[in-house]
Amino acid sequence: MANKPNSNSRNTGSTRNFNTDTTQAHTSAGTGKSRVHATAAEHETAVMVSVPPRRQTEAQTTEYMDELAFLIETAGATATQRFVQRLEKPDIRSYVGEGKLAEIKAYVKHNSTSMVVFDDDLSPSQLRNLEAELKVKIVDRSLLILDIFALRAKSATARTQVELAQYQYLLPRLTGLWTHLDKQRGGVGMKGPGETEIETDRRIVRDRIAFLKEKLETLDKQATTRRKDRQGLIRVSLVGYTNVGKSTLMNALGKAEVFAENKLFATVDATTRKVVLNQTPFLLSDTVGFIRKLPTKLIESFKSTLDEIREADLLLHVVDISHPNFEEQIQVVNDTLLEIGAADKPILLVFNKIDQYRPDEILADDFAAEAAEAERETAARPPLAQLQATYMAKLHDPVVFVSAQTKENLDELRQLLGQRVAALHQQRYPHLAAGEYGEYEAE
Ligand SMILES: Nc1nc2c(ncn2[C@@H]2O[C@H](COP(=O)(O)OP(=O)(O)OP(=O)(O)O)[C@@H](O)[C@H]2O)c(=O)[nH]1
Ligand SMILES: [Mg+2]
Repeated sequence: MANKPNSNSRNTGSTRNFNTDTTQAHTSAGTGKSRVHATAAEHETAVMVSVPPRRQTEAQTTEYMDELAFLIETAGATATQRFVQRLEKPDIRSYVGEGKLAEIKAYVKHNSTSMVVFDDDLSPSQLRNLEAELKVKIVDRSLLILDIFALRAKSATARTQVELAQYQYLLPRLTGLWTHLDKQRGGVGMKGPGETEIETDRRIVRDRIAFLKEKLETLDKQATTRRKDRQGLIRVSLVGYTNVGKSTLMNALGKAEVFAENKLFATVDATTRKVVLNQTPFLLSDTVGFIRKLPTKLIESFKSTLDEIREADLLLHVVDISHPNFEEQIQVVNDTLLEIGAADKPILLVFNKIDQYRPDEILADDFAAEAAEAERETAARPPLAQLQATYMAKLHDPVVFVSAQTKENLDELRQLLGQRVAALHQQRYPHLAAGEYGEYEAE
């Protein structure tokens, strides 16, 4: 790939603008534009840095770095190099140790890299130190995810939610950057005005946060009223890790045309459609995907989108079975559901992308049949039938294996979902006969 001439100063400048100059911050956060993307006038390159915890395996580290590279790509840049350092814990000052930092610095300089992306959140002081040392844009995991959300958010609610999260991210980072600039300016005589500026900035950002919270409350009230109008219908929400195929499944099940693509966080806005299965109409909602280390501030500001999940009668937990880390992804989703207060919902587990699943090849001949059987049981990627049996035994519930793309087994899913919905409907609305279902217009 073609590396552009070093534009470090410009990039550093734009980072400072975002973090320190509130006018710029307003336009950057306020318009819901992606910062990585917005500054990517020329194609941007990124190096990735990770300090994995001790218990993390090599394979996991590679997997997480692949995911980070995918996030960077989704934000509009290209990941060119990976730096991994095994430490007891990340360095409090600069996240990585001195030696590694020098290595990164040399690489960034020689390869005209536009930014350094960290697979963790950085403290305001780490951010400041790294920026001073590496002299390129420093992006941490929260900022990267916020950027992607900003690119994707379409509805007024989603845009307001992202903007709120962006300002909440910005607020604690104002001080550090100003202090850093003060030092650069020489300090003497600058301290007073510097501090006043920080205070002014803080006040502007706090005011903006308060305004956005109020705006969200109003939007929230309108959404609650809209949801009340849907009474009389069972509500089903698609949940799952990002990029597992929720939107594709929504399109396949309903008649909806929902934006789906092979990028992370294709969906940031919640969409609801009316679907009829087993002669029972119900509401099916597509929602934002989850990811490991999802920034807490983002979860908080996405309250109204997540209400869709919290208020659902049934969750369709979609899993990408072709992903090497699908089991961990299931865990991340379950943990996130717990965090948002939706862990007690009935769940139907749907394994998607079976067209892409390749079980480990275990050849059995007559003599080794037993050994082959044993090996199959411990295989990382066992045959689908065995996976299904394992999960059904574990959950005491049916699980479905489908391909939303090739439509394989979708009828089985329709049948199972139809039964669950009809049963839930009976339970919730025993007196509501057919024809009396609440009318609901798709949003
Ligand atoms: N091979 C295969 N690809 C699929 C299947 N279902 C979805 N995909 C692809 O997977 C990618 C992600 O699909 P989406 O439907 O956007 O996934 P999502 O879960 O809505 O993703 P986010 O909105 O980003 O959280 C797209 O490129 C789809 O075409 C499937 O059954 N098989
Ligand atoms: Mg989607």
